[in-house]
Amino acid sequence: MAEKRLNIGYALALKKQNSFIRDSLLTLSKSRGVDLIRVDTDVNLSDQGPFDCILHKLYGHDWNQQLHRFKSQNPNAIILDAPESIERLHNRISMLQVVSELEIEDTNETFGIPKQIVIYDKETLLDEQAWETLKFPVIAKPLVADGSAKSHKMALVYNRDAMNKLKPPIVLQEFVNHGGVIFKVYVVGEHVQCVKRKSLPDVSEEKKSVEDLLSFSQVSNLANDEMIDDKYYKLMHLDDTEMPPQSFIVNIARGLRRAMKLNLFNFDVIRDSRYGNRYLIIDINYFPGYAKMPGYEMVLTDFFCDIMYKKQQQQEVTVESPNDVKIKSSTCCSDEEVKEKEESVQV
Ligand SMILES: Nc1ncnc2c1ncn2[C@@H]1O[C@H](COP(=O)(O)OP(=O)(O)OP(=O)(O)O)[C@@H](O)[C@H]1O
Ligand SMILES: O=P(O)(O)O[C@H]1[C@H](OP(=O)(O)O)[C@@H](OP(=O)(O)O)[C@@H](O)[C@@H](O)[C@@H]1OP(=O)(O)O
Ligand SMILES: [Mg+2]
Ligand SMILES: [Mg+2]
Repeated sequence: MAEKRLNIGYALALKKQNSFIRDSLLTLSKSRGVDLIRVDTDVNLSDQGPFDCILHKLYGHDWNQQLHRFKSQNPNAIILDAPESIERLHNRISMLQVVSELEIEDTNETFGIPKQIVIYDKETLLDEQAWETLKFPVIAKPLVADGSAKSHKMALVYNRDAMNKLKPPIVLQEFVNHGGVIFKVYVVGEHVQCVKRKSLPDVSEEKKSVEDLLSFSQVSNLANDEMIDDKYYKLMHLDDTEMPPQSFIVNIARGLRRAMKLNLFNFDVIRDSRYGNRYLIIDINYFPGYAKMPGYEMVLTDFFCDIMYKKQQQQEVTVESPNDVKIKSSTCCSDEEVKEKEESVQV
């Protein structure tokens, strides 16, 4: 009998393709029965393949329609992830709403989001009453997070005098001092991995009265020689910063994953310096830069293998008993392993 393999079609922007599709990933996946095949975005998706699974990060109505057509023609194919689930991450308000809905039991740590409001037009921006409940400094973020360079352009606004320089629609979010280190939590199915990155430095009372506005973009991705305040980062030791408790982070990650119905995302967390055990989620990104996650090839390959397992189970169920949706246990796995595999891909 021919060896069972999994064909994954990937549809990614060139930049993403260059960072994510490395030979090391292709080779490892191939050795475990998974073939990663580029989707030609100039050709209709339905005319390509066959694909068992589509991995994608593209924007727009046309692409979403192609995915829907493909899914209706290939009902057993797995789309990672559904465009309707990704959609909420394209708006910085709906993105964080889901955090407020999470209920996680943890006795020592608490979590939430910074106080924020949305400003749609210049008129409201100039109306002080609209934002009088916010404390300065605030960060002004473009409302839309659509992957464009523009959607990452932010401004740290030290006081009210600089407000008229902003361009709505924006989200105004209170800046919270957090010791200049941000935690990025990468999620790949059930896998959760937290890493430290540099962030904006804390803002002193003095700075609030002297400075006006600081524009920046993707500060956690800056190379070492591009640091905003070199002296600050020399003083700040990333290595000395304590990680948040792993179980706490995993609980949030799993809660978010279920609530959002997404398998592939990361979220940014800061620790509020005023409390020490209070964490704030400030950003959630679909299909982030996984290549920056140590050991990403293994993590992604394991996830692809779980998809393959899930698809094999689907087929066995269909053949043996089309009306019985219960996944039968396999001889190669314990009951616990079966449960883990079932939960690792959410579709
Ligand atoms: N409320 C906040 N308090 C303190 N620092 C913040 C806050 N919001 C954002 N930052 C800082 O600004 C950076 C950029 O903000 P944010 O993560 O929302 O932007 P982004 O462009 O969506 O980032 P990414 O590249 O992760 O998609 C954060 O990494 C962090 O350093
Ligand atoms: O640039 P990288 O590949 O590393 O990934 C970044 C990714 O850019 P890309 O998807 O265009 O590649 C960004 O996506 P968009 O918001 O722009 O859609 C966003 O998710 C960042 O948070 C990622 O960096 P990370 O959070 O992992 O550090
Ligand atoms: Mg971010
Ligand atoms: Mg983001």
